[in-house]
Amino acid sequence: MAHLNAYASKDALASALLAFIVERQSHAINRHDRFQVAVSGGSLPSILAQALLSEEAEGQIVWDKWQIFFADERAVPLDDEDSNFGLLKKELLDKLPEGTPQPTVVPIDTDYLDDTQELADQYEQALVRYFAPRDSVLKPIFDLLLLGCGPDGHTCSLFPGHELLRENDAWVAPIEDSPKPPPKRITLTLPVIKHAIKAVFVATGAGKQEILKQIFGDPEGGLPCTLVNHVLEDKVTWFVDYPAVEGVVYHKKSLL
Ligand SMILES: O=C1O[C@H](COP(=O)(O)O)[C@@H](O)[C@H](O)[C@H]1O
Repeated sequence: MAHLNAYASKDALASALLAFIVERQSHAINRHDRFQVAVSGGSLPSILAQALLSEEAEGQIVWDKWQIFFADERAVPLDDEDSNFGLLKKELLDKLPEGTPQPTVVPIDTDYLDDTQELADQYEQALVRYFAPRDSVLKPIFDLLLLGCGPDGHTCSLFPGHELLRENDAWVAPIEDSPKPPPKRITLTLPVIKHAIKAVFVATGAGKQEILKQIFGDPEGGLPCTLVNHVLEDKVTWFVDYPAVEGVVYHKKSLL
């Protein structure tokens, strides 16, 4: 069962998210001397920045041990306003204090923007280089997935009812018909998500309330976020604010 933690303010949420990330960072560095995370776009990078650039975070983040990958990415140039890399750069990476030892960041290879299958394959090859040789058994094991939840219940670029939810081989898959623009993207797949050590969802604002009621009201449902809860069970922690969680009935809900 996923954990659902609700906070009275975004500040309280950011502070709790920071503590969680710092704990996972220590665990990962002890395990393999690096911290391999996958990050979503959308509303996530700004909350992540609020947590990681706060005064409270000073001295706690070992940036040069971080390897940052993208949970999904749009098939656009890295400086396009739709780029998830571009968003993370603007919200977080460009704001790291001068002199900060830099994290490793692994964006898509924009030489392949015209061919989303090749774009996905190239990103999968990048994962192979950082994680493990690809065979039918091994999967990359992310230390932490930092995920968003769309108002329709999508996460990464896995959309409700889409055939990609049935992908069981590729680590990274292309999508050409994303219902949310832009249509062409690549995404981590459920088999990769399933192997992560931990995952976090961040969802804030009343606009997420109805979908959270569905996700937690019907844990056997087929929404992408529900499927992540299902495959990772108690390895998933939701960080939400009160407006997002109002009316959500769930026995593992903590109001903090
Ligand atoms: O298109 C996307 O949307 C989701 C959700 O975004 P949000 O703004 O509702 O938080 C995001 O997690 C994903 O990475 C992004 O490509």
